[in-house]
Amino acid sequence: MTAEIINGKALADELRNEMKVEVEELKKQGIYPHLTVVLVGDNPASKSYVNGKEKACRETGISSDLIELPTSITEEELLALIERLNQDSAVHGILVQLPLPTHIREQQIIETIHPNKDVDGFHPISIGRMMAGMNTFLPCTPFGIVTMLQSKHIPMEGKHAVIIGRSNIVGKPVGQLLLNENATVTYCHSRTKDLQQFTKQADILIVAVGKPNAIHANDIKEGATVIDVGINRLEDGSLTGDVDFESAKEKAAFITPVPRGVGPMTITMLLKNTIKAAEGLEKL
Ligand SMILES: Nc1nc(=O)c2c([nH]1)NC[C@@H]1CN(c3ccc(C(=O)N[C@@H](CCC(=O)O)C(=O)O)cc3)C=[N+]21
Repeated sequence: MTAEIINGKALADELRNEMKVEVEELKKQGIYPHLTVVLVGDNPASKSYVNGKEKACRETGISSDLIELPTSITEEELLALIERLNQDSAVHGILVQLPLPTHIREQQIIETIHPNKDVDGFHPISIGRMMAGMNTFLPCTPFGIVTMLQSKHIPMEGKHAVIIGRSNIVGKPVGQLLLNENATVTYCHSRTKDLQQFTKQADILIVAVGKPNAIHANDIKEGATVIDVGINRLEDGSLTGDVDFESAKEKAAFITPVPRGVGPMTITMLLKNTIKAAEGLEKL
């Protein structure tokens, strides 16, 4: 079998065009969706992601501003900034780019962002609402993955979804969203024994390991859907995922590429959450 490639970039463009119309409608009602992005330090990868987010906002008619802070900023100063943004009614969404310098406690920062402005969906209140299947801001990468599956009408109900990776931003929440869609979910991670025994059972395999070529064709079931969440920068500057795409695409039914797979969908869901934040909590 040769897999159908799920083009995340094309789906992202389509969804952004729809959102553009929604944003225009909101503006007619006097609501101007606004995202504030906070970037601490000068990590080149973070800078490039943040640029991507700002560009996507512009294209959709969402206004955004970037607050760049030196690595030397204290946790106290960053918390004070977030509290100011929480109070600012012109700011609908707040995104603090991760990772933060090690002297700042990430969890403190995440918990200080008001849940009504938590467009990343990382606040414990957002996570709790997600677990309870309530209306909330969903974390962007998991939300983007489920949206990709739905766009191709790939069934989740009763299917075995195997997640490799258990981070708070991808692995854990994507498993939860798939569970909410009635999948049977297995979490695998660095301490899992005989990983292949699990991956070969997967109808839907989500790979969020952070290592190139972690998964090959011989790890997957014929006809599976393979979602590659990896973003690995190679020495030549090119991007690659966690899956050996060339071999896996001969065995899977659906597969996502890197680049132009999950990444553009992550940003698109951030836009969606920002619009939701601007529309206001009464709908939450
Ligand atoms: N608070 C916070 N929220 C995040 O959502 C967040 C974060 N911190 N820290 C870092 C990760 C990473 N992330 C990506 C988003 C889009 C692409 C993306 O669009 N990638 C393009 C390629 C872009 C390129 O060429 O560099 C693609 O895969 O086609 C990648 C990575 C969001 N993150």
